[in-house]
Amino acid sequence: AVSPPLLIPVDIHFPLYKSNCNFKQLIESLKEGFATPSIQVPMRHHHDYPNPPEDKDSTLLLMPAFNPGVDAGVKIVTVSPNNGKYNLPAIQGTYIYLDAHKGNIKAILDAKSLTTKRTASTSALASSFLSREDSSSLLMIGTGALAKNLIHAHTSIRPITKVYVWGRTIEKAQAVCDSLTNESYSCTAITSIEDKISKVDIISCATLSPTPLVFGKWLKEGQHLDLVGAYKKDMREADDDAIIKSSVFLDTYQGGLKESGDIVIPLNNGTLKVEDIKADLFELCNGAKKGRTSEKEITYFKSVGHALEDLVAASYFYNEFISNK
Ligand SMILES: NC(=O)C1=CN([C@@H]2O[C@H](COP(=O)(O)OP(=O)(O)OC[C@H]3O[C@@H](n4cnc5c(N)ncnc54)[C@H](O)[C@@H]3O)[C@@H](O)[C@H]2O)C=CC1
Ligand SMILES: O=C(O)C1=NCCCC1
Repeated sequence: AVSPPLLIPVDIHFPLYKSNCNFKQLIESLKEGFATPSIQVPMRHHHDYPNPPEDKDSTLLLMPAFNPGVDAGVKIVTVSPNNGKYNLPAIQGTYIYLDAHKGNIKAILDAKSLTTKRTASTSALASSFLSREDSSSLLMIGTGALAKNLIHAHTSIRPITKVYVWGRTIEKAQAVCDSLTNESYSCTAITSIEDKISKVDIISCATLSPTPLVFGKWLKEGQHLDLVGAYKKDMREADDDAIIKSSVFLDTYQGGLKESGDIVIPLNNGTLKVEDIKADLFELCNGAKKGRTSEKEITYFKSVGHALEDLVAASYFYNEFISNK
C-alpha cells in the first residue's frame, strides 16, 4: 500500500510577510484574480456582536473563496474597534489555505498581515485604473496597521515624491513616517487634513472613524480618493458632497452596496443611485468598464474587502514561502 504523503500545513506569520511582499507582484496577481471567472466567492458572513467590556460592538467576518481544482480558503477575522487602547490592531484573525482537489490544508496564515497586504494592494490596483498616471503626492489619513502598507502599495504604482500622514496624534503620524526609511519620497506628519487635502493627487483614508474626515468641499479636480475604513452601514469616512463631486467605484458590488455607510447612506438618502456607480474591480480588471476618463474627474473608490483578495494573496505568500524555503 502506498502511504499518503505527510501533509503538514505551513505556518505563515508576520516575519515571512515582511520579507516576502513585493507589492507590484501582489497587485498584478490581484488583477489576474479579479479577471479569473472560475474563482467563486459566496457572500461573506458579517456579524456585529456586543462586546460587554467595551462600549462598542465588535464584528466577526467569515470569508470563504474557492477556485475549483486549484485552491480554496477561508478567513476568520474580528474587528475590535477599541483595540487601540490595548496597543493592538483592530483586526485579528486567521486564514486557512486549502488544496481544492484533495482538501488538505496547505497553510495557516496570520490574517492580520494577510489583510493589510491584500487590502493595500487592492487599493493600489484600483488606483492604477483611477488615479492620474502622473500622481506625485499622497495624503494618508490614519496611522494604524494599514497606513504604512497603503503608502508602500500606492507609491509602488505611481511616481509619488511626497507623502503626508495625518493621525489623531502627531506622534503616531510621525511614527509612520519614521518607519519609512530609504524611500524615494519624503514623508511629513501633518496636524490638519484641511490644510493639505486640496493640494495632493491621491487621498487614502483607513480609519475607524464613524463620521466623515474627508469633505467634498475640499476636493479638487483630478484627485483620487481611496476609502478603506467604514466597514459598517453606520460608519463613513467621506460626506455626501464627496459623492456628488465624484465618479464612484467599488471593490465589489457584492459587499460594497451593502456593508459601508460611505455607499449605503448616500444610496438611502438619494445622493447616489446604484446606476450612477461606474464599475467594480471585476469590471475594471476584465476590461468590461473603464476607470478614469478625464484628467479633471474626481474618482472615489470604496473598498470593504473581498475573499477573492485573501485567496489570491494566500496563494501569493504560500508560493513565495515555498520557493524561498
Ligand atoms: N476595506 C478593507 O478591505 C479593509 C478595511 N479595514 C478597515 O480599515 C480601517 C483601518 O484598519 P487598520 O489600519 O488595520 O486598523 P488599526 O486598528 O490598526 O488602526 C485604526 C486607525 O484608525 C484611527 N482611528 C480610530 N478612530 C478614529 C476616529 N474617530 N477618527 C480618526 N481616526 C480614528 C486610529 O487612530 C488608527 O490610526 C478599519 O476601519 C478597518 O476595519 C481593514 C481591513 C480591510
Ligand atoms: O478583511 C476584510 O475584508 C475586512 N473588511 C472590513 C473590516 C475588517 C476586515
